[in-house]
Amino acid sequence: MKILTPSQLHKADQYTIEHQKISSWELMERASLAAVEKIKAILKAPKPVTVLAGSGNNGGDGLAIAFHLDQLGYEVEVLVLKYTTEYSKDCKINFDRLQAKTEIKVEEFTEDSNIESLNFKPVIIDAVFGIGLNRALPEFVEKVIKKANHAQALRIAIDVPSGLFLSKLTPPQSIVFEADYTLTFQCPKLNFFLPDYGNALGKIQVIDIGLDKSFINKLDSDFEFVNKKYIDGFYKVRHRFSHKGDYGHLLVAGGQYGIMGSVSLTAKAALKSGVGKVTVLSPQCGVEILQHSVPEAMVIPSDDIEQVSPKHLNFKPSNICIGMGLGQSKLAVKSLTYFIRLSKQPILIDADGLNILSKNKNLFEDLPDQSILTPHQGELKRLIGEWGDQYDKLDKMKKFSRQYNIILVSKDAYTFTVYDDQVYINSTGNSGLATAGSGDALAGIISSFLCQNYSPLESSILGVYIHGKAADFYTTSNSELSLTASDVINCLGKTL
Ligand SMILES: NC(=O)C1=CN([C@@H]2O[C@H](COP(=O)(O)OP(=O)(O)OC[C@H]3O[C@@H](n4cnc5c(N)ncnc54)[C@H](OP(=O)(O)O)[C@@H]3O)[C@@H](O)[C@H]2O)[C@@H](O)CC1
Ligand SMILES: Nc1ncnc2c1ncn2[C@@H]1O[C@H](COP(=O)(O)OP(=O)(O)O)[C@@H](O)[C@H]1O
Ligand SMILES: [K+]
Repeated sequence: MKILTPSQLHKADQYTIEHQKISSWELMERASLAAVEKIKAILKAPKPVTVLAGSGNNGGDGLAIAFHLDQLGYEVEVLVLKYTTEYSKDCKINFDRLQAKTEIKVEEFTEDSNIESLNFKPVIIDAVFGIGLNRALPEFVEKVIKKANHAQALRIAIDVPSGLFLSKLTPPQSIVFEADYTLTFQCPKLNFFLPDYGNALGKIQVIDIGLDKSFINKLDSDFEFVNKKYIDGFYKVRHRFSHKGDYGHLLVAGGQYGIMGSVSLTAKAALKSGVGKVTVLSPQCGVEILQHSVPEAMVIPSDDIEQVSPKHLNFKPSNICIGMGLGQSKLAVKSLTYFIRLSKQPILIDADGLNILSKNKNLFEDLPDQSILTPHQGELKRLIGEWGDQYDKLDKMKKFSRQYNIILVSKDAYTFTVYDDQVYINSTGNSGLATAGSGDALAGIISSFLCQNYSPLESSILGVYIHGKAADFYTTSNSELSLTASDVINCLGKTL
């Protein structure tokens, strides 16, 4: 799903209104009715609701939602934060309808109103600002939102949590409505996925309001939100008459004394995602551990007891996955250099492999095109250097990917896969993944797809999606707190 900017969304609104021959009010009504359906599903039964509405079109949505909830028997009160002297045209229509056709108590607030005694119902719907916010919130709006954030209530934002900027970064220390749910129209917005205010969004639900698809398809966007539909576009099924040789042979190189769990997780995750064969190049001390923990994998001992060392292979791996538990000793540098030079196919480098790369930029010259690097945010910083703000980081990642022709999988709460100026934002996963070893599992999953003839970009996008989805699968019946990397691996079967 393409991620569009506010100005593209405004254009898509206009185009849709003209070509579907509907009024802007009818489009607003369509959006609001769809939002009401989501609210009903979230609340399960009618509960008292406070609607905070602005005086623009986001406010218009809020007033329409208030109207329809009232018709459904919800107890509704409306607070209009009138930050402009006039209502927008459609907002005014909905304001008048509310006055004419319902008993709802509507209070108007302006700069001069006393908001100290404000109280909220157990559900607060925020429709103060949407994609139109372009400067700091008026002071009285800030105060109301701050109060709403402190209220004992379930908070639902319509389109965008008020206070969150979209055309630029939200200034630090801004007040933003802290939503439990954000019901956003047509597509998610880029700033939802940046860490600065990411916690303010709660669960994001995208509402298709039927904006013209052909128009949207023609719009340029550097950002894709990777959902199931996107994955279905390239996911492969296995043929009945196939054998393990058709699904590749992965070499995993890594681990050292005391850190053998890393490669063990990588190898297991690769096998559970369908790779034909896995061989692990291990320090001698890890051979028995691996043979016990992953009996399906073959193991080759290094010449060194405690670390991986360069080794002549008597087979040709389809792809190599290297770096987890590798360490950064002289021998580790030698091993990474050896395997990068040996590899003619894209290689996946993770963890210590990335730290070695950061300090030995000459190694990039030998990296096969479209190799995959999977840094977490600390490793990313070492690779691309410190960034200013999040937009600067995006620019730096794109530049880095272009400079070395590599795929950068920037791991975070929302993982961004960057290649060729395009950014693929993953939609799956949860905070349970913030646990040791989950990155090792991810490296195995991506490498496995690479061996199964997905392109390096597809392997990265698919691997990240499946890894997150497996974690989501686990947390449908377990707490995020108890998720381990092994749980992710155990859930791969059902997820796939
Ligand atoms: N047909 C459609 O288009 C549909 C639209 N839909 C809904 O409309 C929402 C977008 O509506 P919107 O464009 O009116 O923007 P909104 O966020 O309500 O702001 C209103 C105005 O406030 C102003 N302003 C900005 N910052 C300010 C500030 N700090 N302090 C004071 N004023 C400030 C700024 O105007 P300006 O002053 O810059 O001229 C801005 O235009 C969208 O999110 C969705 O909910 C859906 O119903 C689907 C159909
Ligand atoms: N809060 C979070 N929400 C979703 N995914 C997360 C979160 N925190 C971490 N992750 C994911 O967990 C993985 C952690 O990787 P990494 O830090 O390399 O772990 P390790 O080195 O312990 O294996 C990444 O895929 C990252 O995107
Ligand atoms: K809003």
